[in-house]
Amino acid sequence: MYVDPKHNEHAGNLRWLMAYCKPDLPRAVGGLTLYAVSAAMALVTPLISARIVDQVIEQHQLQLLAKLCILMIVVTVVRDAAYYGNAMWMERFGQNTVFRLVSDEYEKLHTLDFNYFNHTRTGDIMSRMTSDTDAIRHLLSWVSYQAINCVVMFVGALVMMTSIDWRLALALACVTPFLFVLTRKLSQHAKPLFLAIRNSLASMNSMVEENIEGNRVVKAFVREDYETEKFDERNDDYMERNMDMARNTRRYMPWLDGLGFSLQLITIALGGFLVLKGNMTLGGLVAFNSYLWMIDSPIRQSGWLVNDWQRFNASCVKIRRLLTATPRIREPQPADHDDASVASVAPVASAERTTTRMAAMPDHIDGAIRFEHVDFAFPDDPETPILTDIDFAIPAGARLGILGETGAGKSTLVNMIARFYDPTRGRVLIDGVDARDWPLRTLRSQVSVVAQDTFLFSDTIGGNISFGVDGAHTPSPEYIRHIAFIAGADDFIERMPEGYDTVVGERGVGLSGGQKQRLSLARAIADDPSILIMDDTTSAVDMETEAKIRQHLNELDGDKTIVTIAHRISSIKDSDLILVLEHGHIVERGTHEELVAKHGRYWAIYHKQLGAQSGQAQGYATDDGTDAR
Ligand SMILES: Nc1ncnc2c1ncn2[C@@H]1O[C@H](COP(=O)(O)OP(=O)(O)OP(=O)(O)O)[C@@H](O)[C@H]1O
Repeated sequence: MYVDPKHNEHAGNLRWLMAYCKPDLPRAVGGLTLYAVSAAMALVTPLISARIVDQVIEQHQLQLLAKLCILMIVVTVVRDAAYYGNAMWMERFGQNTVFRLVSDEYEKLHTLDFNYFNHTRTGDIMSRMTSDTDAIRHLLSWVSYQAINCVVMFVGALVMMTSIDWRLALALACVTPFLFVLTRKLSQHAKPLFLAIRNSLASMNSMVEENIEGNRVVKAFVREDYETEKFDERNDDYMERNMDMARNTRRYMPWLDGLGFSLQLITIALGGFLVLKGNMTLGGLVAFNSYLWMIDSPIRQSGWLVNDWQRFNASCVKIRRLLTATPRIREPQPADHDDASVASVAPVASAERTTTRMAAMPDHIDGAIRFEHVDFAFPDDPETPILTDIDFAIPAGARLGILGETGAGKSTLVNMIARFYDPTRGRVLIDGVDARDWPLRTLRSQVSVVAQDTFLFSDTIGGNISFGVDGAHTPSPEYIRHIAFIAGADDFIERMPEGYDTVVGERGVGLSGGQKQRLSLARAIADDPSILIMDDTTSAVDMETEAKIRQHLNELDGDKTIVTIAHRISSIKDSDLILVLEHGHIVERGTHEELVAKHGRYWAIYHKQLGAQSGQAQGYATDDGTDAR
């Protein structure tokens, strides 16, 4: 991270952002210096015009004309050069700052856990990464320049005007209090409106994102019209929020424009009067009029700048919320839990214990798993237990099978092994050590989960398989082929026109469900994990291929612990321990033979499957315990 998210946590948005701007502050100072040059040149120009009118036109000093014109050209060239130099530097300043910010946002996203993603819409996250950061870039690169320009030009022009004629300047200055009142009111009303626009955009983005991802479902159910109608509602809401903003702007902008006009009126009326009375030169009035234009533009712009400022604030709120979100699953922390039960550690202060233990943690996990009276409930619904009193142990290298009805809690249970969730009560021990004490990187690099919903990246098949392999060791094509063979994927990959170099689309578009599952399995075993978790991984694979995969996995070096969740008994019947889950409770446990002999729930499922599939014809295991295929 470029900036610690806790840094300036309670400071205002601008101060918080300064930490991101810091490395480029010299550039910003350079930009401001160039701006000062450009502003000074702009303020000098009307004085030259005044001399041309008074000395060349009024007093007929023609010899001065060429000199004054050359001076005017030089001043204009310097002003423009400084202006564009400033614009480039400020743009670079804004871009670099936003680069650091987006980079931190992205890094932060990777530290957030399942819980965060369960509750945050993708469109919302996308808005934070794109339009919100752009609002910040816009403020740094453009609004900051314009705001400074407005203030400098306003004050500078007033000072110059005072030096030309203080009475006329005083008359104009009387208008400024109204200006402050108006911009303040505009700002107050704009703030909530920008937040509403921001939320509406996020909601619309989420809907688009969902529809792109779920376009097959929409088409399959012929719900295009319904979805379009739903989208139109959100689009309408977005339009309305923007119209609210426009209405707010419209309420104040005419007044701000009117103020600008009143300045012109005062200048022409009072200035003309002073010239006629001989209290002011005509050149003075011309210069005064030029300064008036300098004042007019900041007044009219102030309303838009206030809008940009509030848009910036709304975006900062969202980005800061993301950057300070606290994941529940964190690296081992001293105060996270009571770890008195880790017997091997001397009874020293908790923080020291954790540090000592982390340093002493081995890099390798053997794969022994123990659940000690584990309960689990999702944080958003703590009253509904998902798992209750889960208690079992398997040694490293063993095979664990989990069977149970839909929604029984099987996926939740295995998600605790890789610490995607932590138990609400009890402990999950890996090699005898609480999973919360393992460094997350060590744990997750050696526990591979093949999740139920397969996700493949837009990459080649080879690239997808080697995704999880430690970056330092690029796997050889032979290794990737071998892994694909174990996962039963080699034959269909070889048949593809470009084999392992075939690019698969987002989410593996272009592959069948079973093919995607096999690629996900290959990706999981390519990293040679100590614990392999297969969550219904072969549900879409035909039984013959599934049997081959099981045989290949059994032939792997025997020290891998394999956890298999399945609905088919044939997928888990060779396990050393089978757990039958019902409503979050283990209701039966044992080997296939023990469970069949029990004549309980497992036996009932087994017989139902045998009956439904007519035994051998469909490849289910037979009563003698052998696979029918
Ligand atoms: N993010 C979540 N928030 C709240 N409840 C959840 C969440 N995810 C799952 N659940 C609930 O937890 C229970 C267990 O879900 P889980 O996915 O572990 O079941 P499962 O046994 O793996 O089911 P299946 O065989 O259908 O995959 C279900 O009742 C489900 O509704």
